[in-house]
Amino acid sequence: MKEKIKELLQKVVYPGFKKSVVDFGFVKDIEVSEDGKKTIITYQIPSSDDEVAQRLNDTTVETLKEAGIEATTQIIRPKKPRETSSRGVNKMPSVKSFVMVSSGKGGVGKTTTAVNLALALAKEGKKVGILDGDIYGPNVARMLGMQDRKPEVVGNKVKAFEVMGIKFMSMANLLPEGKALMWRGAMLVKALQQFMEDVDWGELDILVIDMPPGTGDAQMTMAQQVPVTAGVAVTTPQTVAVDDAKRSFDMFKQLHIPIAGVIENMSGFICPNCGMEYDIFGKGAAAKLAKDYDTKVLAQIPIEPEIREGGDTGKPIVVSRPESESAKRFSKAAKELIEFIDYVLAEDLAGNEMIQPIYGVNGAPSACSVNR
Ligand SMILES: Nc1ncnc2c1ncn2[C@@H]1O[C@H](COP(=O)(O)OP(=O)(O)OP(=O)(O)O)[C@@H](O)[C@H]1O
Repeated sequence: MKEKIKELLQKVVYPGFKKSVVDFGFVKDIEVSEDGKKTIITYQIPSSDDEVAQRLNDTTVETLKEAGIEATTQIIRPKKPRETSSRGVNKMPSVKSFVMVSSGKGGVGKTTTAVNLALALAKEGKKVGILDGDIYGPNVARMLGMQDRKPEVVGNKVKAFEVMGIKFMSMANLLPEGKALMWRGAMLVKALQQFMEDVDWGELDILVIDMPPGTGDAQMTMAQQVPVTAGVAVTTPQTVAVDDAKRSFDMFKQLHIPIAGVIENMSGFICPNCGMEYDIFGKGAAAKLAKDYDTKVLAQIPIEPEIREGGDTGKPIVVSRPESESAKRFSKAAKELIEFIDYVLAEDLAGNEMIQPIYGVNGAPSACSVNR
């Protein structure tokens, strides 16, 4: 059957040339279903042009359709050349990678996830920081048991705190309680810029950024100031929350942030007495969402009373109960996230040159040139 398909592919001329894909040696693999009615053809071509790939796919599908075979193609291509000579702005050059944790709405466990993920990344041997970018509800400090600490100023910089092996800074430590709540637009932008420029974070492998819920000024500002390496959306299994998570993914796309995946929080309940896992809100909606956006579910974190207790008492579960099911799942998510970050950095996929503000970043910019 493979031979027959190869013969048919002799008719598929490589776009813009006169020779067939077979004669060029571009056919790398042919997989055929048992009944011989479906095939997956893998090509490796020397062009990064989307149009060439599209035309090659269309001709292949058409040619095989005439022979009664349903074809899909996988086309391996070289990386696209950079569209500009610069990869944009990085206000934090001592940080190697940035993970933006977002949720479409509040209360889904975004901060809990960001904190435990940061700690799990540190356990993998990475130098990690967590920036509490949730200006309106800065909860990271409380979850790390650091809400009463006053920052130390060294030279003209505020030193990031160190706790449980990670660095961190929060607006909660810089301002009297409730002060930031009225902030909007320009002040919010300024505050986030200061977080980046006036805090001494030292050298970091990964900075986890806990964003305010929703998709607004803060996310935009952040993405314009540093080339975000990975976007992680947090959701709960209910359909409504998943719909909100879609907004996070759409925002990552608009901001040209590579999407690492989704974490489904409050996914099932683990009974503290018997250890059984119960499905309360339903499960699996995040899996569909991940599929739609061609990404993955990094973890399904159950409801565990100890997660809430840990959050309230400043002892996140990854540190307080590393043997718990949730801690193990955070740890697996951290490993996958590290793999994703390595891939994005190796392929040079992170950059914010496409989303720089039109009127410079130091005034009160809200205009943005999102080039698609
Ligand atoms: N898997 C879980 N099991 C039990 N409790 C959880 C879990 N995830 C989060 N919580 C609890 O739910 C509450 C809300 O979590 P968290 O503050 O992380 O949400 P959030 O999405 O960051 O909220 P906001 O957007 O309002 O800041 C907290 O009390 C937290 O301890």
